[in-house]
Amino acid sequence: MTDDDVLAEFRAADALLEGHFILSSGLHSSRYLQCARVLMDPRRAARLCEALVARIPGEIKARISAVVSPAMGGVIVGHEMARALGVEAMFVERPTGTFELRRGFRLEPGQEVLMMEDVVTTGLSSREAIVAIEAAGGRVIAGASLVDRSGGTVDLGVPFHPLVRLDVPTYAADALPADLAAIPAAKPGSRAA
Ligand SMILES: O=P(O)(O)OC[C@H]1O[C@H](OP(=O)(O)OP(=O)(O)O)[C@H](O)[C@@H]1O
Ligand SMILES: O=C(O)c1cc(=O)[nH]c(=O)[nH]1
Ligand SMILES: [Mg+2]
Repeated sequence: MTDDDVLAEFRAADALLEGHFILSSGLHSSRYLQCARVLMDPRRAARLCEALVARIPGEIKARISAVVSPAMGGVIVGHEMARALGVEAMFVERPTGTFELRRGFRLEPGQEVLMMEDVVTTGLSSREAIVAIEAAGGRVIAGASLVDRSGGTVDLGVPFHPLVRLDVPTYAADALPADLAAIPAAKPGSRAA
């Protein structure tokens, strides 16, 4: 699947949004990739995750024995990745503000894990998820996501395999271009402000 094929899937799902968005990091952007819309169609979710699994090196794939994702955005895509890899899926969540493994999910000490995100912008959520997975005993050997919108600058501390890399500008709240400042801002994600 080429980058254009991936973007065509996003376009077909009406998931390439334009406007004024406040991202999880607090940064602002005129573009938002709404992966929840992409994942609404389970066949589309399967196509994208199978394409992503095909890009992960065989020696890493052979070692992965669980996929763990940060909720909410990572839950569906993590489950679909686990299906494509033939392993189990779990998620970390942050009801008190910090990611933790709940719901009876358990990792064996040293269990080798793929951390799966929907979108990576600054990588903060991914790094926080990795800390939570390792606090629960897991060992994150790679990260993956449908989209890396950092322009390829992000460092997760482990090999990172995005399905598509985009370079989408982001702005600090006090450095907004005038055209963006003129539009009311929406905050689509679930991280508390
Ligand atoms: O790389 P980052 O700068 O951390 O941004 C990307 C994160 O932001 C979004 O989640 P969000 O916190 O909005 O919550 P959600 O997953 O519940 O939608 C997205 O699902 C990633 O987890
Ligand atoms: O950084 C984010 O919060 C973010 C950006 C984006 O394009 N899509 C998304 O779901 N989250
Ligand atoms: Mg998220």
